[in-house]
Amino acid sequence: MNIKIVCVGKLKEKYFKQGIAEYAKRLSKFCKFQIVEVPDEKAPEKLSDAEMEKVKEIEGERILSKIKDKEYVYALAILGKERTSEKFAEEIKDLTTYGTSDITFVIGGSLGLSPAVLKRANTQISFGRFTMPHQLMRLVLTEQIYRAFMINAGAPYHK
Ligand SMILES: C[S@@+](CC[C@H](N)C(=O)[O-])C[C@H]1O[C@@H](n2cnc3c(N)ncnc32)[C@H](O)[C@@H]1O
Repeated sequence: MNIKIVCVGKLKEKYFKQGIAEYAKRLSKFCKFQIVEVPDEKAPEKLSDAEMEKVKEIEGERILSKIKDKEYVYALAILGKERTSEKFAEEIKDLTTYGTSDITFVIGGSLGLSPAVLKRANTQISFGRFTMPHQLMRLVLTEQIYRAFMINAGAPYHK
């Protein structure tokens, strides 16, 4: 099973890096886990709507260049579909049972994901209606993927 997170921009803060490294280490016993960063596009404070769409489009093209046809894609989107951890774990189990061995998660940059990326996604997943910084989202997502594997393994982690 290959799990990949494609995200925009470099992870800067040490505390995020440490948290993600810990869950990545734990995940390694369940899957091949990798994080692929694509460069962010400069987005000054004052951009017109059209300029913001352009930034998302360019970042979106970079994201899409990292995704192969066979990959099942979850786009992280505030307005996507919310799940419980148990439901998410069940989805991962079902995907693997029915032959999907490449699951990819996509996290947008500071302006979000382009329409093209949302269109490519097989599903959109929301972690609630709050807007989270993309770096924090990476950490939260990594923990939830680990949680899903632990739930599916029947291990005493999830309460
Ligand atoms: C700072 S947010 C972008 C905010 C932008 N206004 C939007 O609506 O997407 C950066 C990225 O983090 C992810 N994200 C942030 N909060 C989220 C949430 N509550 N649920 C799912 N994804 C979230 C999304 O992939 C988003 O593109």
